[in-house]
Amino acid sequence: MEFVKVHGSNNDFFILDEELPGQKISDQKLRQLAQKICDRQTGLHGGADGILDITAGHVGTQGRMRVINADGSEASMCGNGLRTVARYLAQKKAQDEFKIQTMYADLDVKAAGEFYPGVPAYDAEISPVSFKAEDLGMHLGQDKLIDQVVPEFDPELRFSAVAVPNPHLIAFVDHKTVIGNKLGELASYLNDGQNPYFPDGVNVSFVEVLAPGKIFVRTYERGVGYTNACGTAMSASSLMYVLLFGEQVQLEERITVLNPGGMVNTIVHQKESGTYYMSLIGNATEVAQVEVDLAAALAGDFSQAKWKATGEQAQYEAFVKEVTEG
Ligand SMILES: N[C@@H](CCC[C@H](N)C(=O)O)C(=O)O
Repeated sequence: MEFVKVHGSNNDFFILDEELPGQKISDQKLRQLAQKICDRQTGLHGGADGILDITAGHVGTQGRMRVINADGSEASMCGNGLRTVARYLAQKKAQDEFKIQTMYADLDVKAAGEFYPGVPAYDAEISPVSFKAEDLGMHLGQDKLIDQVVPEFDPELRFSAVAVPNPHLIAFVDHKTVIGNKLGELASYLNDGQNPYFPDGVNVSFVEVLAPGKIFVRTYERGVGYTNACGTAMSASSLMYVLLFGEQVQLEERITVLNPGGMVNTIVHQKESGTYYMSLIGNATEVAQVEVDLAAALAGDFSQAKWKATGEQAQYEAFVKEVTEG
């Protein structure tokens, strides 16, 4: 079975293209495979944050992307992953701008040049957006949560919740808090499968405003834990940044979003109908071509796996060095 190891902001995935000969896999085995291949200790080449499964898309799209988290759970969306799938399909179909089918929407993607020599970038649409509790799987006894203290979560932080369409809980915090333990402690609780507030879990992000138009986002992801970055979280955080800090940033303005794995740009848009959507623009790095035996992988045996590095990771690390050190 062939995979491409990819990442967006070092939020890394294995792309599985089921349209290639001999690559069809059952849903149950796909989820079992994710738990094995993504394991950071025993998985393939350091594991990953999930699997991006490609199948044929319906009319008007070049393919369908499913998102399987490292724990085997399925998510409705993956922003960093969508950019890498866009690059994969752009190369496969010789197209630069098209739509990809996702769980709730066909989303626009397009090539966006290079963020740095050898670091190709793609622009991915992030939508649909909803603030409704039912769309978030949120049980707080209210329909929306916008910039509000929730004593059950924390005595002083102010939280917002938005689905893009996967669920995100966001708080704007100071530097000490963004690097502290509070994020992991709260997110572990809200993803324990027992809490009454988010029974299906939620991606939790703390955001630090670095300068007008520049934010840092740290995320603890549902189904994964801490990741280097989360594209939908950075997009959702950008939306809340525009809505809550309108004196610093406006709709249609390009926002710089730093994360532990690198940097992306976002733009928040609003349709005439009033609904929002975001552009998530960032790297789509292909790290290696991979080949494993499925039965061995399902048994957690990667001793015979073939790993052919592309050489792109060195360029991505040079990009991160420039971005973080100037
Ligand atoms: N890291 C992804 C999000 C993957 C799904 C998320 N963990 C969830 O369960 O909603 C991204 O880049 O958006």
